[in-house]
Amino acid sequence: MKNLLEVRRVSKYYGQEAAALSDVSFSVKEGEFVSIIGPSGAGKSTLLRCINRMVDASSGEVIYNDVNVTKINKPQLKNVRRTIGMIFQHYNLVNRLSVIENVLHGRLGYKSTIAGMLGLYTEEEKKQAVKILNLLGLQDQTYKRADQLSGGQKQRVGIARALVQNPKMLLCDEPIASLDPNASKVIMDYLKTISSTMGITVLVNLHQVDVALKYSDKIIGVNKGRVVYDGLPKDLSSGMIHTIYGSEAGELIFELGGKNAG
Ligand SMILES: Nc1ncnc2c1ncn2[C@@H]1O[C@H](COP(=O)(O)OP(=O)(O)OP(=O)(O)O)[C@@H](O)[C@H]1O
Repeated sequence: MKNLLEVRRVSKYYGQEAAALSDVSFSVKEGEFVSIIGPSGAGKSTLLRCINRMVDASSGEVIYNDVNVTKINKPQLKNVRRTIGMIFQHYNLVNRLSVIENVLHGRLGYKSTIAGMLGLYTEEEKKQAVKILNLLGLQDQTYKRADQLSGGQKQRVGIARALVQNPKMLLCDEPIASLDPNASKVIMDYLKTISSTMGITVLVNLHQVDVALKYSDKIIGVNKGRVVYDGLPKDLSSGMIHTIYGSEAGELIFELGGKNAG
């Protein structure tokens, strides 16, 4: 499988602060499920945001689908972003709008500003939105206001909004950090199915090492803005978990038990 994404020596400085990212390099293959793990403040969000240029890297390059994202102009960036869905910890839904209207917002990257503002969607787009809502088990929620849903349902709407874009890749920034264990499992199972059955590449920031171990084809461990691990879940030793998480590691390994604990 070819690489869909290559991050090459990316660094990011916010003002005079220490680097949020230092010389970060890794690659992701088409259809791969990759988790980025690390403690709070390690730079995981910054890293995801540098990929679609919600944040501009200070140096280095991001090659996505054979395009050098760091070098392109605004219209070209709009084209690239159409094929990259983004999923957020706090869902980023418009609460006063219905579920289906929120999902259709995923089509805005394909429209002129005016058509988008007027909420002009084609029948085809509406059918596609309904189909995706059904796939995610949200058929009974379609016309409810977004603020009437549970957290887990809201995150499924977030996933549906990303899927109507027809993405090649999903960037998921702590998608389960606000959810209970049951809802978290539902969301991770959907993300896994999306990667394995639709061939969509999934890149997910996670705080929880146990979840990353269970779902990922590959894990990238980040500490203080540097990649300290890039490999298979099965090769992630407890020593490496210490390196990635520092003082938080003891607690995580205690929770893990099992094969990676030794
Ligand atoms: N907009 C910003 N302006 C200034 N500093 C920032 C900004 N965003 C992030 N940082 C800093 O960059 C570093 C990395 O933050 P980032 O949010 O990327 O980490 P993270 O691993 O995603 O953490 P968390 O899990 O807490 O979100 C932190 O020191 C943070 O304070």
